[in-house]
Amino acid sequence: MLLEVKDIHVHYGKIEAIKGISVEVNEGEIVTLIGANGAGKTTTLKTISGLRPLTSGSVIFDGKDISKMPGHKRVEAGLGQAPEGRGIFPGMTVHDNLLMGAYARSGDVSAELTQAYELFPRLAERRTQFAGTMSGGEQQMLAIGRALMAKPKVLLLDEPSMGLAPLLVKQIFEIIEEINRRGTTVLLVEQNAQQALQLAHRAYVLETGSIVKSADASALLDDPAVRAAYLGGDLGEPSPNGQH
Ligand SMILES: Nc1ncnc2c1ncn2[C@@H]1O[C@H](COP(=O)(O)OP(=O)(O)OP(=O)(O)O)[C@@H](O)[C@H]1O
Repeated sequence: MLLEVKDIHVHYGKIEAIKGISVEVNEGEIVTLIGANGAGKTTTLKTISGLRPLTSGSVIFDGKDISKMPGHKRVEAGLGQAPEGRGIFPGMTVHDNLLMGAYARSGDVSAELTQAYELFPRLAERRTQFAGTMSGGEQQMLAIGRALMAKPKVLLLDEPSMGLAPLLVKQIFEIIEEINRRGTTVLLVEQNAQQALQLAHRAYVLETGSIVKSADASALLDDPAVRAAYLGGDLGEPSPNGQH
């Protein structure tokens, strides 16, 4: 197993936001955490990436307990992060933003740059543009491209579909699938449960800081309770055979 979150509890002051969550991510998988606003998806991801301390439990990555490791060390260890709200550097060009993503690496990064521009041709067209002047979708692409510059073993994605038009969401999800096909394991936090479940291999459903369900993503797509709560009730067709 590449990433294992074991019974983590996380507090904001006295409020327990995460009440004993365990998540497993195997090499090569796309795993998604879905759930309503405030369920604790972002907090779980931030705890994995080192942006929130845990009260108890542990995070094991690549065989090592990283629960107390600072965030930047986790990036160096291979946990790539594209945070919610993008987190790009608005006053820097697209190209420089991508280079910043490789800050922890020494040596030649031209192969990663080529890959980022190949995955996101839009970024290649805009390489000299200031990142802050780009559209939301382009900034999301840049955040993912920048995370890939560090050659992560696992890519942590926090709501990549947030605020994007449906066509752009589709594009971003296709690129995430391609990134996974090229060998990167993905842990995806999403409110867009339908799209996330179609993309992922396995999924966990969060409610008020706990996991209430975990299963193959295709099984959850067909689960009446999940459909009623997260997929807008009856969406007509059940999932096609094999989501990939
Ligand atoms: N900085 C904070 N201070 C206090 N409470 C917080 C803070 N951030 C999150 N919380 C609380 O922790 C709980 C989990 O929030 P979290 O953002 O992880 O949920 P989420 O599932 O990612 O929701 P969203 O989709 O809205 O981001 C919520 O009850 C939220 O109000």
